[in-house]
Amino acid sequence: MDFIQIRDWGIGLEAIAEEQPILISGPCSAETEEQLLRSCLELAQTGQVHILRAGIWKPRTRPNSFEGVGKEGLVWLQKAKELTGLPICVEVAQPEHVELALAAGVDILWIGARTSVNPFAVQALAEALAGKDVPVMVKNPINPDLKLWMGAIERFYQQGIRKIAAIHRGFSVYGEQRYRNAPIWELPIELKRQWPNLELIGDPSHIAGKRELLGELAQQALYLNFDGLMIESHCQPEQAWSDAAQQVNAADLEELLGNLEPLRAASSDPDFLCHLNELRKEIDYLDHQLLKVLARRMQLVRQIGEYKYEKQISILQLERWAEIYKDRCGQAQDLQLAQEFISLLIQAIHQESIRQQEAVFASSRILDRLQKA
Ligand SMILES: O=C(O)C(=O)C[C@]1(C(=O)O)C=C[C@@H](O)C=C1
Repeated sequence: MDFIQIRDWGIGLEAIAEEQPILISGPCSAETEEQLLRSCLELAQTGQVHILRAGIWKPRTRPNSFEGVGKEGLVWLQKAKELTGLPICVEVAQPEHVELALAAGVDILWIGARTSVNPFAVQALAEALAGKDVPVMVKNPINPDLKLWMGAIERFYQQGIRKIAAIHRGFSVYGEQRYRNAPIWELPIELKRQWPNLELIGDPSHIAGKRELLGELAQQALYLNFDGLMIESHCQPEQAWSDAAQQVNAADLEELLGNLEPLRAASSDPDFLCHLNELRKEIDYLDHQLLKVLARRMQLVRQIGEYKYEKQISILQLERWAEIYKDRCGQAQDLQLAQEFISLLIQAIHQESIRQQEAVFASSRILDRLQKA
């Protein structure tokens, strides 16, 4: 996939330094002209915001909540763009929104999580954008389905759009948890593995749900080499008409940004590279050992499987499994390995052992039948 990078979108972002994360900020919702302009001007004054955002059409969980001011807000956003000189972006959920936003000079459109979850809705939006040179940012769908996220991006790509970025806003959870949406970082990491030149924006506001947690999530996104951040901000966050708990004012945003360690993706320092290389060689060696040990373990598991089949003994041996689990978790503690990690690892190994023995049972059964026939 041949995505065009954000700095090359032709909207005045080319001068942003390579190592600097692209910062998108603005209120969750445009509420009034005064609120929007004040919020945007305060953000522009920080000199750190590259793109302004505001929700105009808000998909809300339940009816009778504030669902956005609609197209009237586009006029206010246009004013914010004129006054600050910054590009503007809005969420679109229907082809009609696309038409109105483009007519109002919106620079970037984003597709929300409740839209990217629905292939029909995404297809309709992609078709509305066919042949248009408009940048699109696609948020992950609300459920942790990487293929669905990639599918949404592909629908725009297939209509000829190349100025695409992905936004990671986390995934819905059931019940009260630390974060409003679970980050499940392995999904954006896997997205980058598959499409390395797709730029990724972190949305700590929607993951956190509370402003106190924004800093740690923004930092984590930078540790994972995200290309930018989208952070909701409001001139008076406590009085926001939507998502009041997760918005910050411009001064808090500046403080938050000041505490972040922006990191480079790589270094060309020969000493660093040489030392890193030595350590990586040792890791390669150990990983290969690890796989050889696992392969040998599975051989033994299959042998036990044959023996169990012969004696018609069940595959799952609960007592033995409980003993293994306890022993390995205890050893992990002695070795100062994280409990949670070893618990998951040993469960994955045991699950694979069961699958291997099921395969042994299935093939042994076929052999038996053939011999009897
Ligand atoms: O000990 C056995 O009976 C095995 O088949 C091996 C093994 C394992 O993976 O260690 C696999 C399945 C059983 O539930 C218990 C243990």
